[in-house]
Formats: sequence, structure tokens, C-alpha cells
Amino acid sequence: MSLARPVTTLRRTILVRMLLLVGGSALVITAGFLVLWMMPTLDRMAEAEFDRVAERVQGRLDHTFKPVEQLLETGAGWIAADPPHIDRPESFNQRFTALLTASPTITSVVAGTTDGRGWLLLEQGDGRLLNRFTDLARWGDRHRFVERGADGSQTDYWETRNYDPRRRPWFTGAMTAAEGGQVHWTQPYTFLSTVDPGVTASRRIQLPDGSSFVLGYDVMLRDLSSATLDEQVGSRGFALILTEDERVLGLPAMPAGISTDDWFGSLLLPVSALGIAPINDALAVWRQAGRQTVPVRRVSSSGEDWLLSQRPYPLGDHRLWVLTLAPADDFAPPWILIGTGLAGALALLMLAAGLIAHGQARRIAQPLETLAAASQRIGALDFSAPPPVSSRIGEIAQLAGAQETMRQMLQRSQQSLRDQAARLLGQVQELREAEERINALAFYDPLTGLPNRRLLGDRLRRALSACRRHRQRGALLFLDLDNFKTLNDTLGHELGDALLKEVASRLLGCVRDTDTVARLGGDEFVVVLEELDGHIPVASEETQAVAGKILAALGRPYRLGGQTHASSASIGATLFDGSGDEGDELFKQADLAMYQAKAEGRNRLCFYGQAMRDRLTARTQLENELREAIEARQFILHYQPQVDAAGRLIGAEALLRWLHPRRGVVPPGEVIPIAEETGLILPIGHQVIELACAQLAQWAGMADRAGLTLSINVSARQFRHAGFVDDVRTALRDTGANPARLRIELTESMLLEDIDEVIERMTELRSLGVSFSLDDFGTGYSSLAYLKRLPLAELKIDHSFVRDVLVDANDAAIARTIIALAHTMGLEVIAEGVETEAQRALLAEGGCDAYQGYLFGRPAPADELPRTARAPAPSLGPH
Ligand SMILES: Nc1nc2c(ncn2[C@@H]2O[C@H](COP(=O)(O)O[C@H]3[C@@H](O)[C@H](n4cnc5c(=O)[nH]c(N)nc54)O[C@@H]3COP(=O)(O)O)[C@@H](O)[C@H]2O)c(=O)[nH]1
Repeated sequence: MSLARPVTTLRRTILVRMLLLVGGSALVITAGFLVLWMMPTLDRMAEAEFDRVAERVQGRLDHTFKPVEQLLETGAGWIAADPPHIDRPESFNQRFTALLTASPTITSVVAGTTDGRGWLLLEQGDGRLLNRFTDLARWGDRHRFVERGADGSQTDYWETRNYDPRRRPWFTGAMTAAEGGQVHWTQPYTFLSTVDPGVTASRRIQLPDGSSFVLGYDVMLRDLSSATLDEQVGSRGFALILTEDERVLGLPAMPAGISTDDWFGSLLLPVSALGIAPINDALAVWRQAGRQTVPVRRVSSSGEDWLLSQRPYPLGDHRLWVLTLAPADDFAPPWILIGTGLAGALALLMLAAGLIAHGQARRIAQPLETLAAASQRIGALDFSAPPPVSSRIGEIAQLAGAQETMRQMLQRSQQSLRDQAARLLGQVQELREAEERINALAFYDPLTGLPNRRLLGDRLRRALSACRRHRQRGALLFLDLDNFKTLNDTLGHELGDALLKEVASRLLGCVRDTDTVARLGGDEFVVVLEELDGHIPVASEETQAVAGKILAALGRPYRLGGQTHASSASIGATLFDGSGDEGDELFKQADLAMYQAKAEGRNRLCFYGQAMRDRLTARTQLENELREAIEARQFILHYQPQVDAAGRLIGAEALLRWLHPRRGVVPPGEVIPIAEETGLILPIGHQVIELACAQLAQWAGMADRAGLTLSINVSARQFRHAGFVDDVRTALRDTGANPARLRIELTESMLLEDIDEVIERMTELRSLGVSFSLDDFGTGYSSLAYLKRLPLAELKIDHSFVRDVLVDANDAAIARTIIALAHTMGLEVIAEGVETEAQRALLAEGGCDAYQGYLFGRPAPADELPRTARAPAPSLGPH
């Protein structure tokens, strides 16, 4: 399982998640705090702040009006204690000049009596003081004016004026006031002396003589405006004082582009004359709301939110309105400050959260990182002890414990694996060597070291393919040593083997590295020549050249066992170009050619040609017919009688016959060699066993046949076949034949290879009850040591000895020796090929036990088996 490459770390993941969690929570809490608590609170704070400004404006009015009223009380006290005299104004001036100087609000002091006397003390702008004295009773409408400079200069002059103090608002108001000592504030009016608008605070004073005296202080609206004019209400706000009928009493801050005179000219005009839209809009709202006191209220003007405060201000008998107006934004909370504060708080919170998260992430991730690093080392098969992991987190501690257990276990396993690997390596080495040995055995001939049949097949296939590819030709040479069998028999196996090794070595010296020299077994060798010319004549010449070298090389004398021996070889050759012929076919061709070379006198090369091709075709046809014959069960057995010394029929030899559909009876000489070669001997031999057993079973029921022994011929290939014993056992069982009546004839040649296996198989069959006869005895190489070990019942003297037993003293001696040998070994002896009575008689003299031959009967169908015990007279001709 491919793992995807990690894109982050556990530590970073924990850190980021914790920060996101804390940051998110903080943001949500902050947002909630802002929405639910802070914004309304801040709105309230803004309104409260605005309210304070409005109160301040009101407070400034108090600062303006209250001192005036207090000073009026003081002045009243002075007047009551020392009423002024019109002709001696010094004491009046002295007191009230100080008062004027002390009070920035009071512009002038006015006084009057009910009998028409009047006083005015006016402070002029440049520090000069102006008195006006009125005494209507004495001076009529002539009034005395006294101007006094700051430098002490004084100017006296008289002017006629239509002025009566008793008709002035301050006098009449004070006189009509409900309580005599109460301060009375006039409605705004224009001062006579300065022609400025203003209000006057006055009160009536009861003089000791019972007359009334009215004292008044003038306050100019200009000065009153200072309470509102300078008032900073937000950035663009206003504070102004209105009369009950909404005329301007105290001006708001002067807009840009207006002269001071024009602005002050607006005093006492209707407020709309100011032309300030927010004020007009606010007053419209106020009027709509019934001209009630408004502590703080939000009004809209030109789409902008304004804060409005409209508070009444009682002044004597009148009511003034103090209007305060400011853009709501001016009192909006200091968002930047709040935001900065909040951001700071958040940053601090995040920093704290970051530090905590970092600590937590470290606490969780560090041991896991250590474990991960340790796991990676373990994965890389590094089992050294990792740094210790300590964690108070249970799962991590468990993981560390489990990892440590696993590490130790793997470490032990690794050590154990190393040990096992070392052992395995040793075993692998042994196996390799064994494999090499097996390979050598499987593909190489153990005697000569040459490729064997199997490897040769492979090399030949490659050679065919290479020829096809390169449009070349090759040649397959089949070699058979001439007279090797004789040499081997006479010199013995060891020298025979030495000869074969020398032959192999000489063959290798005759060919190129690219060519192949193989040994098929026995004295059969094959040479495959490659890279020959593509044209047949040239390729033939090349092959002849090599074959000539081979014949010359193999024909050289051999030094074996201290003696010099001669040998030669017969070579059959066939050419190939890879276009059609299969390996097996080429073998057959070369084999045929080799037999042709033998037939032509040996020690020569013979190419596979047309005649051979015809023979091969015939052989192939025969092979095919044999297959059909097996299928059609065209094989039958003929039986040749065997008689004892007294001439009694004691048994028969079953001999194969092929009932060919066209050719009639075909003898085994034509069948057996091809059958052996092609492996068809196995099914044919199987049928022979079945037929023989069936015949035995049939004879068992016939009184004159029941005691006969039936011998069957078995080829070496058939006998060595793994299923042979079972075949025999099955046939005996299926037919019910008596095994003791069945005798198997083996040839000496079968004993040449793996005698132990032969003995084992014979013993197995012997245990079934089957007996054995050794056929053709005397023609082969039979070691007496082996003979002793074989569970034989009988030796069969080969007919070649019998044939000349009368004319050849050697053959007669051999025959006698065989008989004696057999008897010594406790075996019976049967002579085959006995054709004449003389032969029989000679053999009988030697003590031969039984006889087989034309003298007693030719092989014939079972029902033709002679019933007579003794052979007829030896006048019988050939079959
Ligand atoms: N594997 C098997 N081999 C078989 C089987 N049947 C036969 N054979 C082998 O074929 C060989 C030839 O047999 P055949 O042509 O039948 O010849 C036998 C006899 O006809 C012949 N014979 C017998 N008496 C005489 C005689 O007086 N003179 C003479 N010239 N020939 C004679 O000999 C053959 C029997 O020989 P042997 O087996 O050695 O006893 C034959 O050699 C068999 O090996 C088979 O079923 N399986």
C-alpha cells in the first residue's frame, strides 16, 4: 500500500486546530459582545456624552444668568442701605463700576424711581464709562451724560431724549412682579443706549422712605451668545438658545463665510433665518412631537443621523429653550480605538492561545514524533534502542510501550532471521550445487561430459531456428562406433568407457565451438554442425569435410590399458535448413544413413538420400499401421512347442504375429524393432501379456494343456516400464491364469544396465508366481555374479550355438558349458532352434533338459499346437 506523502505534521495540525478553535471562539464571542452588549451600550454612552454636552450648555447659561441675579441682590442691598442721589452719583458709580468690571456679562446698570429719576452706568468697550442721569421732575426730558475715560478724564454734557425710566421694560416688569424683591427678567428688547438686543434683570427695592426703587442689570444677547457660540458640540454640532416663539437668543457657532456682524444680526430673528437645515429639521421633529422637553433624541437630516437635545430654561417668568444638535457620528464610540483595543485583546488572546496550543501540541506531538521516528527506524530495520518517550497521556504511553515490545520482538526476530538466513544461505548453496549436479545429470552425459539427448534436442531446435533466420543450412551427423560392443565385451567396461571418453574428446577437436557434440548413450554420438552454406551442394561439401576429419580422428589408434586398439565409426548425415524437418525426423534420417554406412562397410559417411527417404517413408507408414493395428487388436500369438528330454510337451513359447489386413501374417522381426524405437512396444507388449494369460487360462481347462508352461518375450523397454508388473498382475487377475504357468523370457542385454532394478522387478514378479528364462544365453555379456542374484528358473541356449553345434566344436563346447553352468546354479536348460534329431541328441548328451525348435514344431496358432510328445522325424523342412 502505497502511502500518500504527508502534507503536514501532527504538531502543526493540533496547533492550527487549537488556534482556529480559540480564534473562532474569540471572534464569535467578540461579535456577540459587540452586537448584544457593546453596541447598545455604546449608543447609550454616545447619547449620554451628548447629554452631558447639552447639560454643559445649560450650565453655561446658569453661569451667565445666576451671577447676574446674585449681583442684583448685592446691588439691591447697596441701594437699600444707601439710596443714590441724582446729584451725587459717586457712591452709585463707585459701587456699580466695580460690579461692572467684575462681571463680564453685565453691560450696564440701570435704575429708576417712581418719581422719574433715573441712573445709567454703561461700560463702553474701550474701558470708558458712561453715566446718564435723569430727573424728569427737575430736568424734564433733558438728561445729563457723563463720560469718564480710563485715564480719569471726564466729559459732562446734556442731551434731550424722550426717555422715561418708568416706561422701560425692566422698570415696569419689576414693578409689576408679584413679589417685590423677586428678580424679573425682561423679554429680549433693544437697549436704548447701545441699540443692542438684550435682556435685563431687575428688581424692585423698597427704600426706607417707603418709595420704590428699581435696579436693573443689562445683559446683551451678544454676550449671552458666548454661552453657545463657542460651545463645541461634536465636530459640526450646534448649541443655541431660543425664545419660546423660536427666535434666536443665543447664536450657535458661526458658519464659515459669514461676517460676525451678519451673524450677530441674526439675533432675535426667527431661527429659520439662520438657514441651518439640521436645526430646521430637528425643530420640525420637535414641533411634531408637541414641543416637549427632549433630553436626547435621534433625528434625521439629509439622510444623516443627528442627536438632538431640547431643554427648557426658565428665566424669570419666561421660558427659553436650549437646543443642542450634533451629528450622531460625532458621539459614536471611538471604533478605531475600540477596534484597536479589541484587536489587541484578541491578539493577546491568540498569543496566549498560541502559546497554550503550542505547549499542548508539543506535549501531544513530541512523544508521537519520537515514536514516529522510532517506527521509521524500525521500518528501516534499525532496531537500536530509541530515545525514551515519556508522556502522561495514557494512549501515548501505551503506544510507546507497545512499540518498545514490538521493537524488541522484531529485534529478536531479525536476529533469528539472520541466523536462519545464514542457515538458508548454506542450504541454498548446497541446493545450488545439487541443482548444478542435477542439471549436469539432466543435460550432460556423466561419462563424457558431452550434452545428452535432452540437451541435444534443445541445441538442435536452436540450430533449426538459427538456420531459418539466417537462411543457412546445418547438418546432423549420427555416429556409431564400429564393433564397439565387441571391444567393450573383450576389454571390459572400464576400458570401454575410456574409449568413449577419448572418442568424445576427439570429436570435440573436429568441430567449431558453435557446433554441438552429444552422446546419446552407448557408442552413439551426434554432431550438429551449424552455419553451413545455404546451398545444398556447398553444405554437403562442408559436412563431408568435417565428417572426413571425424573419421580420420576416430580412426587413429587408441591407447587403452597400456595397449593400442583400433576403432572406427560409421556416420549418417542429413542436412537441414529449419524449414520443415523436425528434430525427430532428422534423427531418423541420420540414423538410417548411419545404418546405410554400416551396411556399406563401415568407417564411412553416408548422407541421407532418396532411397533412404523411401525406406523412411515406408517405416513411417509401418509405424502408422502399427498404431492402427494396436487400436484394432490385430496382433495374435503363435505358439511354438517346448519338449522335455523324453519328448513330452511341457510348454510353448508365445511368439507375436501381426494379422495385417492386406499383407497377411507379418513376423515380429518387422514389428519389434520399430515398435521398440517408437515406444509402441508398450501397448503391443501389453496385448501380448493379455493374450498369453488368456491362453493359459483357456489351457487350464484342458486336460492335455493344463500343465504347460507358456513363455512370453518381453523387450527391455517394456520390462523397465514402471507399469509392467501391474500389467502382468492385472492380466493374471483378469484372466484367472495360473502365474506358475507363465514364464518371462529376458535377454542378456537387459542385464547390462541397472541390474539392481532388474532384480528388484524380477523379484516382485517372482512373488506373484511368475518364473523367468534367460533367452539367447551365451551371446551377451552375462556376469556370473549377476546370474547368481537373478531369480531365474531357466537358461535358454541361443540357437546360434545350436545351429552349428554339430559342426563347430566351440559351439558344442559352449552348449555343454551352458548346460553344466545352469545345472550348477540349479537352473533348467532349454535349447532353442533345434532343427535336427542329431542336434537334439548331442544336446541331450550334454544333459539338456528341454528343447524348442522346428524339430518339435513351428510357431502356430494355439489349436495347432502338436499334441504329440515326441517330434516327428527330422525331415521337416523350413517353415
Ligand atoms: N518382445 C517380443 N519379442 C518377440 C515376440 N515374439 C517374437 N519376438 C521376437 O521376435 C524374434 C523373432 O521371432 P520369430 O520370427 O517368431 O522367430 C522365432 C521362431 O520362429 C524361431 N525359431 C524357432 N525354432 C527355430 C528353428 O528350429 N530354426 C529357426 N531358424 N528358427 C526357429 O526363433 C524365434 C524364437 O526365438 P527366441 O525368442 O529366441 O526363442 C524372436 O527372437 C523374439 O525375440 C513378442 O511377443 N515380444
